[in-house]
Amino acid sequence: MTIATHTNVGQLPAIRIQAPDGAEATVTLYGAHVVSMKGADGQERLFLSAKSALDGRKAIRGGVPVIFPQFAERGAGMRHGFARVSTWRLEDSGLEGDAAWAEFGLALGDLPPSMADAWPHQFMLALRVTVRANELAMALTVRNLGAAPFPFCAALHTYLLVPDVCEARIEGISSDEISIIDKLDAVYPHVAGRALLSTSAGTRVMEQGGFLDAVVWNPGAVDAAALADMEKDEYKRFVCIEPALLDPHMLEPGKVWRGTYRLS
Ligand SMILES: O=P(O)(O)OC[C@H]1O[C@@H](O)[C@H](O)[C@@H](O)[C@@H]1O
Repeated sequence: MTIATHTNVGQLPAIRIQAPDGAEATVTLYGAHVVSMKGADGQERLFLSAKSALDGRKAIRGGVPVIFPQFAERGAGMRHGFARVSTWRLEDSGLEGDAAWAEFGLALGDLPPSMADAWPHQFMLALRVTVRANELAMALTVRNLGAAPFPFCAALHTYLLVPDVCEARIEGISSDEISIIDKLDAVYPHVAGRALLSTSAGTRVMEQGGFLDAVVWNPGAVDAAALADMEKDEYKRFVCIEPALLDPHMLEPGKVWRGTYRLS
């Protein structure tokens, strides 16, 4: 069986990863961005805006943007970092038991000069995306191949598809259950690592390791109206629950940091 096949999403080259049980994920090389994940039950797990740019000129609105090396505007670099707007390489793919995986890579030498000059650290990123049954797993590793330490932040900015954001309930991130009345943009430091999202469509379980923090975001009606790449009512159909490493992590030469995430 072919595990990884080449396809296109809009104008973007992409890889479709298929497990023998029918679970599949589609990942654009632009951003190593998971834009779709369907479980073996055929149900889509991720939101993707109908108005998202899919031509490599702007970050994709939906799916799982990889945030690195800066979160949002917490730094002098690009908003949410360059990883989500860079073109990654497909490194390898395969089967591990009943799970299909593909690994994507990005290093300093892959960046255009303007980006590389702005963040000239000898880094190497690997993102491994694995699907099986009703499960999506992602592992992000950051390597320092240079001679000097560098600081970074990272997140997997997951847009979870929901029938109606008003009815979503999130447990395990804060001591109180989180619900979204209107807009929510909140940071939760030092989370326990396992959270639940309940809606009328069922309960999703999210587990994270290495990512110490979590961010929950939904723009609400007013902020969504200001987003050029989102339809008027689309904000009702997702909630972002993002495993994140928000305090800059100093990575010493030769060292590796690893963050993991599992959605089931
Ligand atoms: O529009 P962007 O750059 O994709 O960011 C979306 C949102 O991402 C969230 O992670 C931030 O907490 C929000 O503040 C931000 O608005």
